[in-house]
Amino acid sequence: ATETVRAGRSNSVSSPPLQPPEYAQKIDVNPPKGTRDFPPEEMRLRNWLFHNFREVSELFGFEEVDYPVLESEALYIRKAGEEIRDQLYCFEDKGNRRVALRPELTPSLARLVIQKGKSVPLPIKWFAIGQCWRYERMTRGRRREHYQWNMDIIGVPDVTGEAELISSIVTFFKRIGITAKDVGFKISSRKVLQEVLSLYSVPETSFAKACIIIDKMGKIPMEEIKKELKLVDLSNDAIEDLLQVLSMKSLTELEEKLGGSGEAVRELKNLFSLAETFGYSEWIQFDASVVRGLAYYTGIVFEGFDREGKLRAICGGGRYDRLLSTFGGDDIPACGFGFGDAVIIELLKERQLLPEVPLEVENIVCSLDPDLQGAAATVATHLRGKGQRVDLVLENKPLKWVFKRAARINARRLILVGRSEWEKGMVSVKILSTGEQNEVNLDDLQ
Ligand SMILES: Nc1ccc(Br)nc1
Repeated sequence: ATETVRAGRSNSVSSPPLQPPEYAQKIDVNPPKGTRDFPPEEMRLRNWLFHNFREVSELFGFEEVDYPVLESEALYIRKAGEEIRDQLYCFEDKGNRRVALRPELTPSLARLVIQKGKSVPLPIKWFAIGQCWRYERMTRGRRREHYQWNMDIIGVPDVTGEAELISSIVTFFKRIGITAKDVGFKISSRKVLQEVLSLYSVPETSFAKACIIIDKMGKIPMEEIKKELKLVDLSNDAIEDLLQVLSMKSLTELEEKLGGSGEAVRELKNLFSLAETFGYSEWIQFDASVVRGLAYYTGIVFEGFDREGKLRAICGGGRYDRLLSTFGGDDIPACGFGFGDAVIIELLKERQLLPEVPLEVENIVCSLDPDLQGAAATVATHLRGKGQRVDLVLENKPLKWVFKRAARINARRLILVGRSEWEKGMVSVKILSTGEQNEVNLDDLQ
């Protein structure tokens, strides 16, 4: 690079830093326990992930919505023993209202759908990407916030809804390089449990609780599972029968047990044949042990899992036909899923599929003379007006500094504003990859 001496340019040595006032309180510069900052590099990766969430949602004709991160605690007061309830990040606000940081997005969606009532024609197809919270004793050192992508279909009673949702997640996985060899979907239905328990006249109130207990299978000892099921009034016979059904991995086996006329088998067979028509059969399998840990699911449930078995569930969802009516709304069928922003990144790391998302600012503009700072601003504005990204050097810096910054921002072009050129309405354009340098009329600068 031609190292021209720049008029009046010096790396001015600033005065010694001011001492902080005695009252300054050194703050902890880390974010609160369990929460994350997103400095630029992490934010670019997050934006890449969310961009793919949005692209797929829009590909499927879904509309984006959002809700307050703070909701009435009442949205989440369910009595089925869910972990999400135990870890509710709730408090009383200054107006003595019981409020909570949302632990999930579905109750907010239900609230908004009811609020909108008949003004929003069915079917509703909405998606959201929102930060969700839990307050967990830091003993387990787990995160207290994550971002969840949700897609929901309201007003479609058939499993075509669930088939569409699973298709959208498969589409997302394919976009980011994940294949059916990397992940799969375990699919079942809560109607399987319902039909087994109906053989034992188990009270309706025990159903949701039993689902939450069963969801802990594999996480707590089987003896504990059985003990908790007894506590919600399941007989030993019911428990033995239930556990035997839950171990089933084939629809044929399930049909032998429940018969082919019940809703559970019929819906699952319909879903698997729809999967064929969508072209994602290789991604899915029946697995009766899938119940998911949310009390409001009433039918099909599914979860995305990594086939190496190293990671927690990647995403999960299902049908929740009663949620709106439990909030005082009409009896409207619904299904949806949640997809967190953490496990998928762990999976991409595992598979060496993390994308390079570099900072790219094509142009860096700098004046060669302190009196030409205004001219440099004019050049920057000209280029920005043409949609060009510009990093404008805002201080009197030596060229060595400018080249170093140009490399850091992956600039393609260095635009130098020098006195003699500027007097002719010209600037000097240097292509940084080749070193090629030309004088260009500002009006011709693209
Ligand atoms: N529900 C929930 C919220 C926040 C995190 Br981190 N995980 C689960």
